Amino acid sequence: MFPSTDPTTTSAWKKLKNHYNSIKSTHLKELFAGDADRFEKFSLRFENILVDFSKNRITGETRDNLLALAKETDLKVAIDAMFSGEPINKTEGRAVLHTALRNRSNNPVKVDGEDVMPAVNAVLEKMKQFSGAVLSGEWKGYTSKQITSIVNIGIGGSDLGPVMVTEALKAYQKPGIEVHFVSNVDGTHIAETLKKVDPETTLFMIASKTFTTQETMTNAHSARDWFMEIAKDEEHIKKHFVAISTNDKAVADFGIDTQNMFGFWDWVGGRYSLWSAIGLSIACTIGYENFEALLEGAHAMDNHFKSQPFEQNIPVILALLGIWYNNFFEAESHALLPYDQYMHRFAAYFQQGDMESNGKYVDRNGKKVNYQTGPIIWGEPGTNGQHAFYQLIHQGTKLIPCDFLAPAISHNPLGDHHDKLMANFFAQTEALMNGKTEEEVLGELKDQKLSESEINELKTFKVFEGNRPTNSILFKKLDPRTLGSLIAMYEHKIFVQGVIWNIYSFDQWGVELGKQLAKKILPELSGKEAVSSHDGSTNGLINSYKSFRNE
Ligand SMILES: O=P(O)(O)OC[C@H]1O[C@](O)(CO)[C@@H](O)[C@@H]1O
Repeated sequence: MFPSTDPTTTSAWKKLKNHYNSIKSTHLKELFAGDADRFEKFSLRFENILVDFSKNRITGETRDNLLALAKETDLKVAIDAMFSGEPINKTEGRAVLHTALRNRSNNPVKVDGEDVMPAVNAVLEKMKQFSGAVLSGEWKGYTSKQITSIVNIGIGGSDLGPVMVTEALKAYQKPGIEVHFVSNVDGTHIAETLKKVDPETTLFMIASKTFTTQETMTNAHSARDWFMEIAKDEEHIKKHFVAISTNDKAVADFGIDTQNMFGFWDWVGGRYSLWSAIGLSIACTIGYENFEALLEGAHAMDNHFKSQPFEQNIPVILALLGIWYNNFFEAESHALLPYDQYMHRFAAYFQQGDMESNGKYVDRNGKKVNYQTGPIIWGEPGTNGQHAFYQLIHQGTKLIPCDFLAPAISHNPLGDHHDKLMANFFAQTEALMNGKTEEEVLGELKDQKLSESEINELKTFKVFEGNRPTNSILFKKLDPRTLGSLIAMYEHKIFVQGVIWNIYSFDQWGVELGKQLAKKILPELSGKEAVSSHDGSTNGLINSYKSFRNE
């Protein structure tokens, strides 16, 4: 286990505090004006990915202090502990080895003295065979028809990863197959999905690490009832239902043949599980070879993260920049802004990845922290976001560091769409940095035949301070390998931040209370009698719900 250090007690933290005071009023424009090589100094390349972090409110001194913080908080020890299978998820007593799932070099990775790679490879082989059979038509439904629809039923990590990746890699989708995702316990989600599919040609994937999650089990039972109403014979279930889980017993109890179960392990966190059998819907949609390329891209990023010195290490640098804004500039959120429509679920995916990991106020010593931890993650694809919330990023009172992500080559090179999209990307990051000065505003207003008083009235509203920090992450093309690398890059960024904030990033106790209470409330919703076991508001709401429903 790696040491536990309160980051605020390090000498780097103290230096950063002083340094912040000396730099907080410096404008990014000045930093660029003072250094012709700033772009070269503050950008990194990894394969076909360029990470330009020069539009951040940093100097060489900032970087040095942040790197010192990483050293003082024993980041290297923590990285080695994770990759080597130490039980770093202490509150659940588990190792954290999503990196083993994509360990394409196949070096042994041991958990409790046992190499996990043979089991990982066996599941991958099973996924390869199965996805091949589904896509070739060899796997047939109960009326001997080929599978044309996949319905993945899962939630959180058993949904968001496959949704995000199948959307991001839609350009690689195989012909003749479509994929649907059902996550919400709201009956509308499954009902609307079932309207689109045919029981004879649909394969349900019940994806749940625990196989006990209320939403998933409820949807799975509804799907099975719907299927049985038409198929009649329970024997047919095995051709239309597969399970992805760590819980064989619950899978068998549900009625799924454990031959049709794809396993994974407790050392795979839900929000880090798309690389495991949870990715079966991905493999069955874009083909196993593309799923493997996704794993390879992630593995390449793992190697980069493990081996590069911190000053050249992309996840480390991104994490340190996040800490700089979160803990010194008091930024509360971080926006992920992909300029690629295929990546429209990217921010949603990392809302779970980041916020479920680092949304913790208790440190690794069990003490309440006296500094900020995980930021609020949000975002929408460009250019839609520009016409919705960028106003606040440009001229609001909050500092919102943003990551802009975009491919240089579009999968849909239609006319000049992509250049227009990218012109907006470059324009936004430039505008956020430079803003617009009063002189520039006056220059514009001068041509508009306005009186002097009108000009004076308008000008202040039109000035943009700028000095808004951005990272630009430009890559050649959104292919499976690149996407794998980008996801792993953010996963490791989250890990680094968790280590420095001295919190446990791999548990999620905060989501349990709501689940427990919902279980307690559920039986109270049946019957007509008034409920009085809660606080006044909750009683009032439950009783109003019951009377609306029973009117
Ligand atoms: O895969 P399961 O066990 O159904 O869990 C689904 C999700 O529920 C959570 O435990 C809590 O939201 C997530 O961490 C997880 O991804």
